[in-house]
Amino acid sequence: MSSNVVWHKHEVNKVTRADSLNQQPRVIWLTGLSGSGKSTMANLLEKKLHAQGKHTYLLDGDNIRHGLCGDLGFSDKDRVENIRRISEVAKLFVDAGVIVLTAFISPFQADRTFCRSLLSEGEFVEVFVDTPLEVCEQRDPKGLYKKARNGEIKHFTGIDSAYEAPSSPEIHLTYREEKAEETAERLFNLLLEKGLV
Ligand SMILES: Nc1ncnc2c1ncn2[C@@H]1O[C@H](COP(=O)(O)OS(=O)(=O)O)[C@@H](OP(=O)(O)O)[C@H]1O
Ligand SMILES: Nc1ncnc2c1ncn2[C@@H]1O[C@H](COP(=O)(O)OP(=O)(O)O)[C@@H](O)[C@H]1O
Repeated sequence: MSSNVVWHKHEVNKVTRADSLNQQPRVIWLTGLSGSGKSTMANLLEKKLHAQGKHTYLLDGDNIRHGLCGDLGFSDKDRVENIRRISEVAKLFVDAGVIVLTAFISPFQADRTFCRSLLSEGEFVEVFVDTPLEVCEQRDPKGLYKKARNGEIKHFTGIDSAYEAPSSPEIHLTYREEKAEETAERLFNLLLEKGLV
């Protein structure tokens, strides 16, 4: 569609912006079922990074679907488009030097790989929030699983819509029965061990 459009190279660029913010920009991409804890983890992680003086931005599924992706539903096609747009936005934030946290179900491996492909080596950090469906359904923070089981919501992830678990995420956050703050601490330490925060 975008023919006859030429890319402009600017002198103030990703490297200079990251240098002036004194940080390594990245995308910390949380993926998992609804209710797995993506938003809770992203929020607590952002607080920790913010407290360290890092420049961050959190892109969250529910919020983005009110604006940028407000025209999209939950068919496979719309989910692909949702993640494509988010990926492009995340790339712009990385270009601005920011550490981006994302909290989307992002059920398809190909779409997560697409986001990875937009970024440089090491800039895409896939975090699998691996909370079992039974736990997510028991938590049911928004009452959506109940509605999905009653047939009030169609194409609900994990019920009648697919979720492709990451095969080799940078971080595999396994489930433990513990407080959210403890899980966030575990996540932070895993990122720290790998030099990703
Ligand atoms: N059918 C269906 N399936 C899954 N989720 C649904 C659905 N309908 C509404 N919701 C609510 O939308 C949130 C998921 O949006 P995402 O943008 O993360 O989804 S996706 O990545 O495009 O699959 C999801 O938020 P989280 O619970 O935070 O994951 C739900 O609150
Ligand atoms: N260890 C934990 N980690 C994350 N969330 C937890 C944990 N224990 C309980 N919860 C609760 O589970 C729910 C997870 O919901 P949310 O973060 O919105 O998930 P998602 O964004 O993946 O849909 C929240 O109500 C949160 O308080």
